Amino acid sequence: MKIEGKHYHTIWLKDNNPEVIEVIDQRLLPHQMEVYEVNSVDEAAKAISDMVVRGAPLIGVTAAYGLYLACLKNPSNDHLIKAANTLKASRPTAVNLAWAVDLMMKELMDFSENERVQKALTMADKIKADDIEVCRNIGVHGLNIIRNLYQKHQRTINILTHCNAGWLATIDWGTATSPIYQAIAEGIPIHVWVDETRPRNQGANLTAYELLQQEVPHTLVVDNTGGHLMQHGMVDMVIVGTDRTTAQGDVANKIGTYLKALAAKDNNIPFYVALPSSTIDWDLNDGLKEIPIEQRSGEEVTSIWGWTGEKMQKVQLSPTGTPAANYGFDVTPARLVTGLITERGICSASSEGLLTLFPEKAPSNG
Ligand SMILES: CSC[C@H]1O[C@H](OP(=O)(O)O)[C@H](O)[C@@H]1O
Repeated sequence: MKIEGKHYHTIWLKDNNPEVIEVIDQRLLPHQMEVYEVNSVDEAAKAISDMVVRGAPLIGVTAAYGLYLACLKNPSNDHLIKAANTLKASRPTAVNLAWAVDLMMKELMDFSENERVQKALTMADKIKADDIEVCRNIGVHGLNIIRNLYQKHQRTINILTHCNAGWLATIDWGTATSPIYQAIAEGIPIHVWVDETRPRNQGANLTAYELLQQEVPHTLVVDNTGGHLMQHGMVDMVIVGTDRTTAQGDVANKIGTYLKALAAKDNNIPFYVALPSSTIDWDLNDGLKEIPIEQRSGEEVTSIWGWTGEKMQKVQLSPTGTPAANYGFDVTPARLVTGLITERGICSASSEGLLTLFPEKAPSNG
């Protein structure tokens, strides 16, 4: 998508130096647009854990290029296994990370060491390119929901979203934002309520920035506003992303998503989750019991980063010594999810729904 009129992806090979990966440093957006260089697999893992890059699909693609950098340094089995483990340990909840690493490792092990660099780069490039097409298709399918709402209401459609499941969380298009961008392109009037999304404020910093750049009408709200908006008929649908969705349709997403789903249910408002199939964990069923929830530093809760007008600065919010808990994600049970919007279409948040779209994932009878 565009930043100041110039088209970007979120990750790319450095010009004239294919041994360096470049990403947008999302910790500085929207106030500074800075390119961050990744020169090794350890730097890729740190960029993920420090949230230089974030968002399940982008985390997966970054890990894929991280494995490519590992091959450049040392393509041996031992080194790649160590590199894979380093990448997978960087953040626990987004399944795209393990999905990308495991996919590549499975193939790389079948190649000789001197073939692995090129094979790894080809695979990373394909995972990146596939993500763009997958997210575009999520938008194509999700657009039908918005069209139907517009035909029903014949007025601006109000959509609430949580955190950033935009193009900055992917390579392009986004997941939750792809239907929005495509509806805007079709001329459907849309307004987006943007949850600020404490404590890292991905909504205030990233989603608001994206929508401003793409000229999508929106209003930033504090996280606890959504229920009020829904009670007063100001939300027509909720659409969010996910970091890991189970084979039964339980959805892990940024902390606070579950509360929005409860409010949507109570107000009979459709609650959709947009996701690429790479975010489905087919090995898990019970999300509440099985999805690992990242716990980050309490300092992200007790302080906040902001722009002084000249530089980013951290400001302390709570008294020194106040303990803080910082759960990064929560799990929305499938029963609260109206539907899953995938690259293959829309289905119910259930194993039946998912297997209708992905029949190849049905357990083998053998
Ligand atoms: C399309 S995945 C976006 C997903 O990732 C975000 O988490 P984080 O910013 O911590 O990586 C959030 O849960 C979004 O919904």
